Amino acid sequence: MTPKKMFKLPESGLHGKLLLPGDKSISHRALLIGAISNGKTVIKHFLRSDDCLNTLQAIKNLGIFVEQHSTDIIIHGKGLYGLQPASQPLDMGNSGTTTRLIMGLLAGQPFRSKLIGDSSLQKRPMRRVSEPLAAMGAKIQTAPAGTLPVKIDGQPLHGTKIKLQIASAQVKSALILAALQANSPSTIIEKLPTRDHTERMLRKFGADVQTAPDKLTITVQPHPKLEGQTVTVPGDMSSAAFFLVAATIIPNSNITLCNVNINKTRTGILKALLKMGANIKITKLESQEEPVADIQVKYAPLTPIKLSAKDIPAIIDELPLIALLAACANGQSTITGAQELRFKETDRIATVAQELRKLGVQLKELPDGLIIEGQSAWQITDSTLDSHGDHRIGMMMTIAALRSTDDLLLNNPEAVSISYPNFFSDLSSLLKTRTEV
Ligand SMILES: O=C(O)C1=C[C@@H](OP(=O)(O)O)[C@@H](O)[C@H](O)C1
Ligand SMILES: C=C(OP(=O)(O)O)C(=O)O
Repeated sequence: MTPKKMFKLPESGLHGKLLLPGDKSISHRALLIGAISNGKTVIKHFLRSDDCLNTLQAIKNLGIFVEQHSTDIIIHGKGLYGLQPASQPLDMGNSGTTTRLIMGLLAGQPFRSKLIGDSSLQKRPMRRVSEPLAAMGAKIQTAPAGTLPVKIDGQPLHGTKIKLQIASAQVKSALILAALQANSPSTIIEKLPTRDHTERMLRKFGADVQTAPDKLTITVQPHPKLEGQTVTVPGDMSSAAFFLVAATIIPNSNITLCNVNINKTRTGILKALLKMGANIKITKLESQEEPVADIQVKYAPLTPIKLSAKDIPAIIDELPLIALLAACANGQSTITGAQELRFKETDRIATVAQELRKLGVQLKELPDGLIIEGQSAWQITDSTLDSHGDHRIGMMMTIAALRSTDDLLLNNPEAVSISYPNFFSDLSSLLKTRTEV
């Protein structure tokens, strides 16, 4: 695709209301859990992004009948043991979540599966899932580097008590999905609390999954009778974050983001923005399986921030945006304990540093984070920006470019469709709606 011309500094800011697309993590889980439940699951406000469509195709290839009606999906689930072997390798595309959750799900199924993925996914570590699953009796073979392709030889699994070595919702979820198929209860102890959408959704579908008051210890009873449900997917905080940041750093802005998931395991970005002095008003709407709210945000000057390991899981996908916010603040910010960023679609510590430097931002790479110098104005050194095929880098740089009056280009803009196919048109709508406010 040809490079995309970036929007320039909007003199009158961003204005208007936006209904965010469905949450990516929750859309994946609704598909997978629907597939192993009995009967019909209706998924409303499903996120039709490339990553979620990979999960959708995977469950179809595993023998599940799926109906698609615009943003709603209907899954005809076949129960915990109703999946059938796929006739070809399952293509995970670019999606780490699909891969790792499916590894847990297929580890206990009585057939063989092979998982493949694109060039970015092929570099991402999979032993973090295959090794703890092996402790439950799983037989999973990765490539020698611990990556895709992955071969799963489904086995009867046994319950486990396991302490996770990294804070990862994907690893935790893979173990929970495997634990449903084990011969005895399992206990999974997290390093730090991570997003808990799998636990919440499984409870809704009828599983006995308990989270202890320490928020770290999860017990899973095997062989639940899962019943199909209607799931309304809330707006994605990780997508809302681009506009929260845009309105905060562009003078005169005043926008409202509607129906956003404010699950505490995902709101690190709101916490960080508030700490930095952002002008944010949250109107809580409802709290069912997942809490949702409308969020109003206006421009505000920013102070620097320090984030360390304990802060990271609730803000993991928004850290590129934190680097951008920090670059607009009045002093030095630091992010540490974020080495996991090096294992995402790109090495996000390296790509954030490389791309923000093109805009004149001064920052230093650490093995596990970044030190960022805030400046009131930047001196552009390279007008051709690049997503590196990483959706979150492409979107973050599009927001960063709004601070500039120069002609800037973005290479590989199509990467945004991995999580947010309508990103550019949604942003454009907030740049046009001055008179509607
Ligand atoms: O479970 C999930 O849906 C996700 C968990 C996180 O990954 P890790 O579990 O690798 O931290 C996050 O970065 C990813 O975008 C989605
Ligand atoms: C890391 C991400 O997703 P995944 O791990 O599913 O590829 C992301 O969406 O930023």
